[in-house]
Amino acid sequence: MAAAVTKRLHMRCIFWTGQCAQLYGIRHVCRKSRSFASKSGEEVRVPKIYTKTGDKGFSSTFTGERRPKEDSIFEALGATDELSSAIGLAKEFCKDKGHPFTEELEKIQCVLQDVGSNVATPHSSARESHRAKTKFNSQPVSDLEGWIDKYTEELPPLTNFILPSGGKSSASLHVARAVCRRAERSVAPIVRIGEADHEVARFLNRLSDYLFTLARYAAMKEGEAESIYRRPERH
Ligand SMILES: Nc1ncnc2c1ncn2[C@@H]1O[C@H](COP(=O)(O)OP(=O)(O)OP(=O)(O)O)[C@@H](O)[C@H]1O
Repeated sequence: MAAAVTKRLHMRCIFWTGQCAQLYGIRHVCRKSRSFASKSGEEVRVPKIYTKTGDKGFSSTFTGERRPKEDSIFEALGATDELSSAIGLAKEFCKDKGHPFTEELEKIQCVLQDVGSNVATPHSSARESHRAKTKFNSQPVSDLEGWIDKYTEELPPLTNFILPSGGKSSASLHVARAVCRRAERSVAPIVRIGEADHEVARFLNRLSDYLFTLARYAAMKEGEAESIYRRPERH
């Protein structure tokens, strides 16, 4: 019984602390645990969210390297985390309108956890077992392409530059799209030097196209007008 409670708490803690990848969350959980006696007198380990090991401005990769917090890996992990958060907010607006594609957004958030795991595992210090656990395959890219094609078929062709607009669902999907492009910029140099899988870069590149298409689709479904670019008048 105690073991089951402990495990459940640990699993929860993986979500609390594993901002970038559940995989290395597990290690943190172990370091962050403390014990107390339950009503029945059994020892229960309660995980803490903080280890204080990051206080000096360094943190760990999944391969166990200690690197400064401004390292390109943590920049990319942070940008990926921001992206998932932006998608999460957009998903809530879309849910309010009853859009069925919120399931796709949730799947994408799960894939972004895998993006984080891959980025947090620099190939230069990864063992074969690390690489096997965090390999990023091409299926998520194919899924995005299928979804983009499906929505594009229903949308009127683009004849103007559009501005982020078209109601709250659409505008928040545009915010997510812009954050996605930042995540792509931060991951690109890591992939270029061979420290993360190429498929991760392809995924982020396709994801911004998906979010753009979905923003337009959401506006269309909600009957919201998209603002178009008009050249400001010169005086
Ligand atoms: N500021 C950050 N931005 C992006 N990723 C981070 C940042 N800080 C840590 N990480 C990554 O996220 C993982 C979990 O973050 P966590 O906050 O537990 O790390 P920490 O700051 O090293 O530890 P602690 O918060 O316990 O002092 C780390 O192992 C590291 O890979």
